[in-house]
Amino acid sequence: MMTVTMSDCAGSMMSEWKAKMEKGGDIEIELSSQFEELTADVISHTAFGSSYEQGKKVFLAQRELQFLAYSTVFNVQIPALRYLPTEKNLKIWKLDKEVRSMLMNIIKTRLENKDTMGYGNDLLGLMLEACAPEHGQNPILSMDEIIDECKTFFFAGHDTSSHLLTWTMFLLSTHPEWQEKLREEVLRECGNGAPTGDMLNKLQLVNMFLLETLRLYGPVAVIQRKACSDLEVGGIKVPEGTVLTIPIATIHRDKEVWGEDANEFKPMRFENGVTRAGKHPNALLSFSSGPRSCIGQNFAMIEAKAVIAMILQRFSFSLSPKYVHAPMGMITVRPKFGLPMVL
Ligand code: HEM
Repeated sequence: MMTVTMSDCAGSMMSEWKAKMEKGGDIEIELSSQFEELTADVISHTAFGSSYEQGKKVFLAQRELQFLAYSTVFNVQIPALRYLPTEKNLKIWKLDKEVRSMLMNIIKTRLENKDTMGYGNDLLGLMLEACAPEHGQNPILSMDEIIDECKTFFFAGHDTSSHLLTWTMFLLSTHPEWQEKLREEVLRECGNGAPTGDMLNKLQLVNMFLLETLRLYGPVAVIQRKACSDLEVGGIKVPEGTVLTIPIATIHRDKEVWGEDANEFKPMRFENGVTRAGKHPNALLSFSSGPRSCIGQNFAMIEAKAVIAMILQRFSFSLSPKYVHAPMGMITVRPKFGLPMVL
């Protein structure tokens, strides 16, 4: 069912591209914004059951919050500053309030319609079910927690996935021989119809291509962890409470981990599986590792496979001469000036 939603959303995006092409030959499309809309559409349908239009304001406000939060991340951090009514904080608080009330409205509509439609068989429905009054005085999640979970899913589930699609298309356009190989595999395993979950599982080259994209252009460049006790990492003593930054993007291009060809684009390094591609089984950290690793990683990989397969079925494409290579880290790594592509 999830793949059906994904291919429906991708299908309508591509129908618009086709319609433009029918008006006259090759067209140029800025793909990164297209994918931002698409993944927002997919996450709102699969996780929230609401349409993109309904969630649009939430996405826009969340994105603005993300930019504000990151704008001073490398400045000296003065803890008390977070609580002072500075211009930036006032803006953050206002936006946060807006996001909460918009989500609350989506939730309220769901609760109002529960007798006729049930809570819904999506993520929000599952969460509302968990805190339904029929479960007594101690629901598993409070309303505030549900809103926080919704915010996490909106944020974690759409920006990252859209950047993976963007960088995959960038690499496919700069490696036309791979574009051909992947198209052959897709047409062999999926034909011309909408790909099913079983078909997507057979796309080995597409899978390797995505893993190599995640290695070289992983959407999440750094993560942080706080030491909960004194510990030692690689011979260095780390006192309790220290915040450690894990530079995923740097590790992903480290020759000691990936070999001399670490900076080269070589999907075949994943031929024997993700754990054998580097010198350490957990060398690929795009979805992090361990108990707090990404819970949406299977979702993201299925979505990327479905969308890329559908594009390959329908279009050949090449990078526009207008493209400027400027990966930019703003929590997630995106092309600063977008990805104009000629179809
Ligand atoms: C290519 C796409 C994606 C990438 C690269 C990615 C990457 C990551 C990374 C690196 C983390 C760990 C963050 C940290 O420890 O600080 C994470 C956590 C998380 N991701 Fe993803 N993610 C992707 C897609 C998704 C999707 C589609 C969803 C939801 C449907 C999702 C939901 C989450 C959630 C809820 C967490 C927090 C897990 C926890 O703290 O226990 N992610 N993701």
